[in-house]
Amino acid sequence: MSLASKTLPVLHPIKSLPPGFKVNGNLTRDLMESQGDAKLRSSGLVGSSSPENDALIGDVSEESQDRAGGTSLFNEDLAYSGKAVLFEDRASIGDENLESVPLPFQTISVSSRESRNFSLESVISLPDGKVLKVKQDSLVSANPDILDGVDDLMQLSYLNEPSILYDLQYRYNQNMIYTKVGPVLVAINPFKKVPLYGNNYIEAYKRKATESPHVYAITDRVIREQDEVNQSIIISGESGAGKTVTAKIAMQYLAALGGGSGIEYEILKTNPILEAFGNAKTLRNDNSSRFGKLIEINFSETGKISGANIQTFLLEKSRAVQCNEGERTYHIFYQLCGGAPPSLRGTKDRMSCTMGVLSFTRF
Ligand SMILES: Nc1ncnc2c1ncn2[C@@H]1O[C@H](COP(=O)(O)OP(=O)(O)OP(=O)(O)O)[C@@H](O)[C@H]1O
Repeated sequence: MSLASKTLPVLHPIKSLPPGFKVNGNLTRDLMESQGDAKLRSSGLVGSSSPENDALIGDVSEESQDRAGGTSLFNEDLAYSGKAVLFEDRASIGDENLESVPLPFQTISVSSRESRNFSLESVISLPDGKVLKVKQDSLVSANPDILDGVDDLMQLSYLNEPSILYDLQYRYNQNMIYTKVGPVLVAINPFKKVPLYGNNYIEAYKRKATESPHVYAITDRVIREQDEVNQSIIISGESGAGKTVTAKIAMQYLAALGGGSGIEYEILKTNPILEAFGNAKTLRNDNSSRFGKLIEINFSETGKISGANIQTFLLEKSRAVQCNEGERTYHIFYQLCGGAPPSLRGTKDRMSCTMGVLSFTRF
C-alpha cells in the first residue's frame, strides 16, 4: 500500500516532552550509521534504548495525542516550531519504501506505530525531505532552532550526545572551534589555519571586548584570579587532539599580558628544545609529544612573569631505539643527522646511540 494514497492527519508540534519524562541509556551509534548517519545526527533525533523508555515513550505518544486537541498549547512559542518533534499515533503503514514518500510538512516530524512484535517505530521526516523509519526508543529530544550554535552547551534544553555533536559541528562549520561547557572549554582541532589568534584577538580578550569561548578567555581568567589563589589549566585529549598547540596558545597570551621582564620569551623558547628531544612522528600526529609536561609560571605582585619551572615526566624511552612501522624516533636524531657534515653522517648509528643516552638523562 502506498503511503501517498493515505490522508495524513494534521501533526501538532510540541516544544518539550511531558513533565517527568526521562531518557536513559546510551546513544545508538549503530542506528546513526545505518539510518542516514550525518543527517539523522544533525536532526538531533537519535538516542537511547531501555525497557523503561519503551513505556515512557508510549506515554509520550499518548499524551501528545491527547494534547493535540489543544493546539494553542503548542503554538505559543514560534521559535520552537522550526525543528519540532511531532508525535502521532496512526494505523500501520506496512513496509512500503518510505524514502520515496512525500510528507506534507517541512519540519522534522515523528509518527509512531506499534509493529507486530509490539516495539514502537517512528517515521521521521528530515528537513532535506528524507524520510526514515526508526525504533522509537532510539529517539531523544532535539533542541529548538534558536539554540543552534550556542557558545555554552549548558544552555541547551536537551543535553544529549547528538545535541552536543550537532552544536559542536554547527560552530565548527563557522570556524568557531571553541565551545564552553560551563567552566570547561572544548576545542575541536581544525587541522588548518583559523583566523582566531594574534595581537588583535589578544587585545580584544584583554579589553573584554569579546566573550566568545577561547583559550585566551580561559587564560585571561586565570591571570585575573591568580591574585586570590594559585590557578591551573589542565589540557587533556587524545593524541593529535591539539593539547600542545593549545598550551602554546595559552602561553602566548600569558606572555602578552604578563610579559615585560623578558622571561616570557625564554619560556616560549623552551618549546622547540623540549619538542626536539621528546616529540616524534607517530601515525596519528607528525609532532606527537611522547612525554608529560607540567609548566609552572610564577607572577610577581605587579602581575609580571617572574619565573617558570618546567617538569617533564613519563618519556616514552623505548622510542629512542625502536618504533612502529610508519613512525619515527625523536626529532633530535634526524635534526642532528640533517645538520651533520657528510663525514659524520656515516657514523649515524653511533650518534643515535649517544643521543639516546643524552635524552634519557635530560628527562
Ligand atoms: N588550534 C589549532 N589550529 C590549527 N591547527 C591545530 C590546532 N591545534 C592543533 N592543530 C594541528 O593538530 C596537530 C596536532 O596537535 P598537537 O600536537 O597539539 O596534538 P596533541 O594533542 O599535543 O597530540 P599528542 O598527544 O600526540 O602530543 C598540530 O600539529 C596542528 O597541525
